[in-house]
Amino acid sequence: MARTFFVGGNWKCNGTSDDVKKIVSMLNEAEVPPEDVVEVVVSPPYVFLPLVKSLLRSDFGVAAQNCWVRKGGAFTGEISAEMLVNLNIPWVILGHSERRLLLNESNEFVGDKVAYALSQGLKVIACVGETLEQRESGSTMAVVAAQTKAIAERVLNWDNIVLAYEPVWAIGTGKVATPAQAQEVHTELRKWLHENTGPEVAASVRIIYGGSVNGKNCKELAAQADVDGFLVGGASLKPEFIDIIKSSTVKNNN
Ligand SMILES: O=C(CO)COP(=O)(O)O
Repeated sequence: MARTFFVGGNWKCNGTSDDVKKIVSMLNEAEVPPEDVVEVVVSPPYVFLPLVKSLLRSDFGVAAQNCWVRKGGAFTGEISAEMLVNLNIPWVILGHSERRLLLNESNEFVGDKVAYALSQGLKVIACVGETLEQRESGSTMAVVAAQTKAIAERVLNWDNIVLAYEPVWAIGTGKVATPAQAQEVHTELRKWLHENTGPEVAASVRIIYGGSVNGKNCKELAAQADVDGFLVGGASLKPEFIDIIKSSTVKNNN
């Protein structure tokens, strides 16, 4: 089953409205492969979502970086899935390691968020990934399987989920996983999905890689059979994001 390459730009907690306008102009002017070759989604901070939505080319999608676990209400400082739907924001990133680790979001809490966001009609970029200590102690697969299991236990339909493998040791460190390291975990994750959610889900879910992806290392990573795209942090704020989007054409040469 064809899995359309997916490139997400996670802008994290960066930028001013002027910066946002500059990045959006850069994206709007870029020539990129068509939508059947690559799906592009950018994720600005909440406060800039309406601005980006109003300015961004229509063939690129927009994602929030988080949302509340259940229906909105008396939850000061939170943004609900319903609000994102109300603003026509189709995507949300959930379970990013910066939230798991800095804000103590547990596997179960992330699983609940994914299930609730999907139930409201959002599409979800769900993040999993191990720390350096976990990798060095040989528990990478156990960690990402437990994170994925907490989602699988709460979700029956995976059509609107993109799974992002983001090893924590590679995020913002300049220390990218080698293509072989990425491919190894992606294969294992697909195998896990095959065993636990069935062959159709395993064949169709896009598993994307995140962690120090840049304009130079993207092609070799994109060439890996089970790497279906990227979730890009730092480089998504720069012109090289366009090169990363273009690395999708590596798949079309197969
Ligand atoms: O966390 C990431 C994307 O969600 C990756 O960040 P960097 O690309 O800056 O390493």
